[in-house]
Amino acid sequence: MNGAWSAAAIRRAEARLMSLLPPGALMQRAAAGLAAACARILRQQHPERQGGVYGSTVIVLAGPGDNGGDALYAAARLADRGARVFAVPVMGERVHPLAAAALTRAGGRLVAQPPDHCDLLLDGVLGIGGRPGLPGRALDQLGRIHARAVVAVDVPSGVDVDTGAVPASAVTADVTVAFGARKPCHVLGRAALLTGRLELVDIGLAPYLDPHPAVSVADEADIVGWWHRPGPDDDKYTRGVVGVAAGSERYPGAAVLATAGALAGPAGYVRYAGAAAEAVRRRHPEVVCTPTVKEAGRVQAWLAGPGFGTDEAALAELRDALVSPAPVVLDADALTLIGEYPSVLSRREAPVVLTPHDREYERLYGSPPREDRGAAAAALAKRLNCTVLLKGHHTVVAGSDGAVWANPTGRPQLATAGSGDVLAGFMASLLASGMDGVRAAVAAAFVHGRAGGIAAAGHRTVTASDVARALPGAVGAVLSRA
Ligand SMILES: NC(=O)C1=CN([C@@H]2O[C@H](COP(=O)(O)OP(=O)(O)OC[C@H]3O[C@@H](n4cnc5c(N)ncnc54)[C@H](OP(=O)(O)O)[C@@H]3O)[C@@H](O)[C@H]2O)[C@@H](O)CC1
Ligand SMILES: [K+]
Repeated sequence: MNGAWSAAAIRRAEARLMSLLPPGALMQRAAAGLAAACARILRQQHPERQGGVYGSTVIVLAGPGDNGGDALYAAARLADRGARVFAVPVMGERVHPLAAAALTRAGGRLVAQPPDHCDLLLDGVLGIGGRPGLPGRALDQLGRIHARAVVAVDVPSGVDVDTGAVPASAVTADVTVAFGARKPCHVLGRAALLTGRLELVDIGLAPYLDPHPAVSVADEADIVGWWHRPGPDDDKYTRGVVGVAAGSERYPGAAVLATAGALAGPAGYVRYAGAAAEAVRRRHPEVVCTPTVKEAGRVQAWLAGPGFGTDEAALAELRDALVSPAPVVLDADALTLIGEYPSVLSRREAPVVLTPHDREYERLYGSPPREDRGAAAAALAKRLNCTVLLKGHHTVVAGSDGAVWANPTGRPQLATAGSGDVLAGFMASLLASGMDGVRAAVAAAFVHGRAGGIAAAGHRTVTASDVARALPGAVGAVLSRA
């Protein structure tokens, strides 16, 4: 399913579905999917052996609720296939009684102190009924067990399921096997990092979910649907003209990278306005350069800000870009200027997209983003009546109407100098082609993330120039996927 649903929405869907099924059927679907995922992971650990489940050591941390139940039933299936299973109740003696009995019947053992090494640790401590933080006994076991792989059941225990905040102790998973649908913690904030690789198990919940998720997540088909493909009657002007006001004599690199981003997008024509024209022309002869925004002529979208400074001249350029009736992406130095002179945005009616990282967010909002990053982005978007792309290892986009999107393609390698310039230029090109602010931000983050993945193939160190070079390939890959 595209999107992530809150715990309450999952429970509503579960109640509708459960009323149609025999008791326990849903938990068996979940356990079967979980056991199959665990078997795959164990097999990957021993590609030389046939199987991988037989003879492996599995430890279950079992909490008091149905999440523990899923873990114990799945572990029983692994025990049936010859795994040595040890289950540790982490909340006194409270464990799912039927699931614990099934495990014992299959030869698994309930113990207080399991071995200190295992092939697979199953985190069945807390699921969507959990409050943030781990019970002490779970924390102690996590501190002493060396596991070759940690698999979280439904969610990494300890996280705030609905916001992705991690205010206290939580599990760090290699893989999270989630049931029915994503939850916000899988895609937002620090919890998304603790999720590791996400595997979704279909338990038949989708038809019963509310049509609107709490957090939307784009996929290739969305991007393809939003993308303006040139038709036979299009020319370079109808495809959109994008203006880039970036860079300076001191920082020509920002101009080169931002124009590279703009050239990779769907717009037909890129104009550059600023003091780094020589460097831009040398790298991108197809870009038409002028010294100032005023002299650039008409564009369908502007990018203003990367590397253009925060002095009087930069402020004047920013004002000129904002006078234009075209949509505008404001990045980097433009965000600092907006923080200092918020009034320059006040009479603005055409769409504006802001692309802050955390420090820039603080300059704009007055306090750093809350750990609930979806809500943080939405609050700034509402206050400034803009679209906000809040950068992070999991980038979030919020519209001024409160809609929140999480980007599924991010990666830590993209946190490299200049990578944001490429992203901002690409986004401006999407806006110039006619995409609305939220879609342009969502699509830009998605494709930029893919470009980062291509550039980082083989665990290479990635520079912003690598990302820019990979961008056209990432566009092609995304557009040909759906
Ligand atoms: N929905 C679906 O479609 C399906 C759901 N399924 C599964 O059910 C899971 C949800 O199960 P659940 O409702 O029993 O909640 P779960 O999280 O296991 O435990 C809650 C218990 O923990 C306790 N507790 C809470 N926080 C705590 C803390 N910080 N520290 C210590 N204790 C804490 C709390 O006790 P309390 O303190 O409130 O008395 C309560 O007893 C779901 O994630 C999925 O795995 C599948 O089987 C089938 C399809
Ligand atoms: K869990």
